[in-house]
Amino acid sequence: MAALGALRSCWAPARLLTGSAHHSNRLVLCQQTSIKRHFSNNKILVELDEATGVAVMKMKNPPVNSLSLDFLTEFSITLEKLEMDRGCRGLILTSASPKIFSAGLDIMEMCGKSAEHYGEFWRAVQEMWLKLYGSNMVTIAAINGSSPAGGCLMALCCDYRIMADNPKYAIGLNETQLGIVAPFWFKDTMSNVVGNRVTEQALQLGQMFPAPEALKFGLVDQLVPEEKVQSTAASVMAQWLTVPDHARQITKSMMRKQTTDKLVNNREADIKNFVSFITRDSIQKSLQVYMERLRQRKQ
Ligand SMILES: CCCCCC/C=C\CC(=O)SCCNC(=O)CCNC(=O)[C@H](O)C(C)(C)COP(=O)(O)OP(=O)(O)OC[C@H]1O[C@@H](n2cnc3c(N)ncnc32)[C@H](O)[C@@H]1OP(=O)(O)O
Repeated sequence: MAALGALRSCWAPARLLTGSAHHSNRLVLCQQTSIKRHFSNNKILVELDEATGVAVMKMKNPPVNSLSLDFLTEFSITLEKLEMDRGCRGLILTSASPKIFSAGLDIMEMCGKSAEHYGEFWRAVQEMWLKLYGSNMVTIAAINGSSPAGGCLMALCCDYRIMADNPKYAIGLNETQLGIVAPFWFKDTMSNVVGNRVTEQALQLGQMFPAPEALKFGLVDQLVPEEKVQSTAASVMAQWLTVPDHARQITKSMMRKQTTDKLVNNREADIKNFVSFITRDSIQKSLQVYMERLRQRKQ
């Protein structure tokens, strides 16, 4: 994969906390050190707190955190790194820039490109999903902005979702609004969270749920004021991490394996299906019209 070569990541350990304490007539200096490892690349900022075993992963792909091929590649590599790190037990996924969690798949990656490119792009989307949905870590989405389509999928892959309590922010699988169809594994991921009936209706309508509605339908687990999203994620994480890892991980795998196996056993067919769908003239036209509408709305 050419995009793999483009990855620039670095490890930079840093001591962040130092404190001192006074005890009666003598001064006791106690160095309360908490090591935070930062490993960031172009598009993803990660801070791993070695004391808690929690990594905060901030998506940073301006202007709207769209999931381009480069972004997806960097995302999967970063996730793999954290997964293999024995010191990392939990992951909080959020956006570096509030207002938009992620705008979903980068529409430009699906317009006017070669069949080979579409195949490579779709494999990267699959890889992101397999890694995040199949993660052994506790995963919490701290949704600090809107999250359509692929952005919603990412949040749905997590074990728990906390969203900023702002009705201007919306989340949902809106694919039909673009004239495209969410594949079976998007559908299954949503259905596993909110059930078949809600998924059936929401997917057909391409519904985007404002935050209060998202809570009502169980698409997110909790709404909190915008400035509390990160701290709430940290305290929910601390609760989840009180459960022994092996028991929680086996349970998670038991709940999700059937869903992930369906894609693992059909990856090539799913790519073929995507390529033949996205290369249709009518679908290309729909995507162009949608992008045009986005631009006009802006004006
Ligand atoms: C058989 C299989 C079929 C395929 C299945 C495909 C599955 C998943 C599909 C997806 O994930 S498709 C993506 C769906 N995403 C959307 O519909 C989101 C569209 N964007 C918005 O609603 C808004 O942009 C926003 C995210 C709410 C942000 O609004 P805001 O007003 O803050 O910013 P804008 O001015 O609208 O946008 C800024 C800039 O970004 C461009 N842009 C927005 N979204 C995307 C995107 N998903 N991909 C690429 N580019 C995007 C937008 O056009 C603007 O560009 P410029 O005009 O500044 O050049």
